[in-house]
Amino acid sequence: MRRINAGLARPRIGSAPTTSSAESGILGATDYSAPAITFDRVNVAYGRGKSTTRALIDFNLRVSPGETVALLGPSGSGKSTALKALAGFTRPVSGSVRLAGRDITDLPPAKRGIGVVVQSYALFPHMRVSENVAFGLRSHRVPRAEIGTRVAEALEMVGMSAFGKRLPRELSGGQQQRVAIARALAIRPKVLLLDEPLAALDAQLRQSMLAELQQLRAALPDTAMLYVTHDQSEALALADRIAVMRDARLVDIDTAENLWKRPPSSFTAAFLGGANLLPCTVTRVIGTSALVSVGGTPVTAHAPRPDISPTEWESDAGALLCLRPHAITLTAPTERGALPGRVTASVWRGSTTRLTVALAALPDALLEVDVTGHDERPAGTAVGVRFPDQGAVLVPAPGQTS
Ligand SMILES: Nc1ncnc2c1ncn2[C@@H]1O[C@H](COP(=O)(O)OP(=O)(O)OP(=O)(O)O)[C@@H](O)[C@H]1O
Repeated sequence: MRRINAGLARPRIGSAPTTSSAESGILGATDYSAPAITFDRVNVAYGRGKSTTRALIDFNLRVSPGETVALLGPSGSGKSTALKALAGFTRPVSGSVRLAGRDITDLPPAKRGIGVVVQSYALFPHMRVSENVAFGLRSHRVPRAEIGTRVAEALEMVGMSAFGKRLPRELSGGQQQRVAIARALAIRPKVLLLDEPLAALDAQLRQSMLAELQQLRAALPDTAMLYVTHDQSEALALADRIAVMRDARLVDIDTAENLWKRPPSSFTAAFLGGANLLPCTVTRVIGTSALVSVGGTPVTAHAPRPDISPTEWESDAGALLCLRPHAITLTAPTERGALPGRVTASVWRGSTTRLTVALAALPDALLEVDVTGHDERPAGTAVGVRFPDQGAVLVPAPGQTS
């Protein structure tokens, strides 16, 4: 997708309404003031009777035009099911899905005008690259005369113009995924769904494709994207907002920055960035400022915004303190105000060393601490632990009433 930044007459894929006959039906009832995507109390179940799996429970989500929302969650949490419900590959038991205000719950997939990219590329092996890209256009009944231009535009968007005559087996994994993206973009979708598009690629290629997806996003300022991943770094890199899913439900949704800095739940804190969750006792919470006690030592912390996590923080109640491994500092064990502890393990990771520290006051709670460089403190070394002034965040313990 290098060509995107070339600055030459960039195809305005997914931008203003076009006049193609295929799209006029879709755009006919479009309300441009409405969210690009709406899930309204969507429930999806697979199977029947005792073997029913509820894959989506009362799922609500709104995505604005031009916005990218990542659906993030562990395997089986319902992320792909949400995409399938929107794309029309699975029918909700109840609730509705809308595109730009129009209810599409009963519309066949091909009539929804949604671009879909999946992990496995799903290219037709016997068709050349340009035929693969043209396929969706034919099924959308785009006039023949327009197909060549659209295919060229889409391949240009993903930097694959020179590969139109190749067969999929003559391409690398990354190139195949670019073609799959071109095929999705060729129909000029207002909504693009990406289901783990980088999961089949090796780590290095994933990094470069991630940067290319960021460029693609910038080149499609009006296209709403729903991006399914279980990789938090992809979600942080690409999403305007992250919707965290667990057990078929949406548990938290906010900007990537807010969820990272002030996770409203222990699940999101742990899933997004592997935070330490240290048991603490609430002393008092006023607005977004908290004073807590960790093993008898007072610690100041942020509390989540009350509108996002309306938890009742009662004095002396047990809660959790969310601490990112890189934000904790180790000091001399005797330093004033520091919690005494001992290193129990140490793993050098190149630019940082991950130390595991047991606090004297809470020996069961092991803290992961990242220090810069190659730290050679052996297991058993006595240390002091300091929490950052602004970086500790109070989160409700699982089951804590909210
Ligand atoms: N076709 C199906 N028939 C029966 N159960 C299904 C089907 N598809 C998904 N499920 C079940 O629905 C639940 C949600 O699955 P889904 O694929 O949406 O999860 P996911 O979050 O996308 O997981 P992953 O990250 O592993 O792809 C899981 O329990 C899964 O086993």
